Amino acid sequence: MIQIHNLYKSYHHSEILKKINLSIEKGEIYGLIGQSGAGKSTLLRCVNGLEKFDTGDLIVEGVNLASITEKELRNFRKKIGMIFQDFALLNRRNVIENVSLPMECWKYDKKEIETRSEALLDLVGLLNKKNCMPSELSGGQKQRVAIARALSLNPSVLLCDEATSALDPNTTDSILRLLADINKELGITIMVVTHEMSVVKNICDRVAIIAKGSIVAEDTVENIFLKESLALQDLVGQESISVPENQTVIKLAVRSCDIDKNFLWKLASENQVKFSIVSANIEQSKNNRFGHLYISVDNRELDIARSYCEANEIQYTLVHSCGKGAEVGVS
Ligand SMILES: Nc1ncnc2c1ncn2[C@@H]1O[C@H](COP(=O)(O)OP(=O)(O)OP(=O)(O)O)[C@@H](O)[C@H]1O
Repeated sequence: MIQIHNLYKSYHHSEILKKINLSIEKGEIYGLIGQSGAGKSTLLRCVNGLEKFDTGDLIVEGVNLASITEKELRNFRKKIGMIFQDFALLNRRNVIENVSLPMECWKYDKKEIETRSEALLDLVGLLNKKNCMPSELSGGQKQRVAIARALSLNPSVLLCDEATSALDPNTTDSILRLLADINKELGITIMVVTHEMSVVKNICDRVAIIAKGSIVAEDTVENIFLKESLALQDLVGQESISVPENQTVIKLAVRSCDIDKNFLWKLASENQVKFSIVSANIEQSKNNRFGHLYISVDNRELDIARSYCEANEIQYTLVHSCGKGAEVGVS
């Protein structure tokens, strides 16, 4: 559905995107994360045809943007909706007029514009605000209007550029639920650029990390956060854990299947390993529960605990104590 092969893009002889290769399935919600300036927005703008690129292929719904005429590009852009952090509503137009705007530009029939705008406002839960001005809306409501407008031309792809970054956590959740519903009900492919890891965990199926214009990691959400590649560590940093004296903390990467298998209970009951839970961080992603569990074990029982993890294919890392109590770092 979106296929990118060896895409390069530069501004003023400075390479911004380097050898980008990505393949996004139809109906997928795909996250793109990376540090500020990594090239996320530039890549998104290439996907919707707003930016030209130097070399490579970018194929969206069978259309290769590398070899498209201006007229074809205009038609192509009907297939792509886009929402932004600052909502980009026209302040002099009321809510329904904002939603209608793309259809007016494409000279839709007046009655159809009205019916469709109302249906879209109903979809985003704002039909009762159709005559309000943007200044009378909250941030979350403005983003809902922007989403309705982005859907007005019936796109197959919705691009979200930091769409929830200006919103509080509860409003963010409600917008993410709306995007997930739209994805499910309308089958629209969604590409999400964000710096919020919670957004990725909440709605994405897969995610890519971009650093200095290159894709440095790509996987399912669960694998990206459990495998903790260097690329992810560069982005989110490393946590610090204090280790009790004569103990080792084992950091366990747990997936739904492990949680369901009562693996901790078996560690204690079948292997007689005594442990304390130091910290736990289990999250509900779009498709699964996963996270990290830190347990501390006596150094004398460490080998048994390790063998148990290896026999059960539970991924782990060790945090060693270097003497008296507190210590940091994961090996
Ligand atoms: N129109 C432009 N002309 C020249 N350089 C640009 C232009 N647009 C972006 N850049 C540069 O391209 C690089 C990538 O910018 P981009 O906005 O894609 O990054 P980003 O990952 O989206 O960052 P952020 O998270 O801060 O929005 C930056 O170094 C930026 O300065």
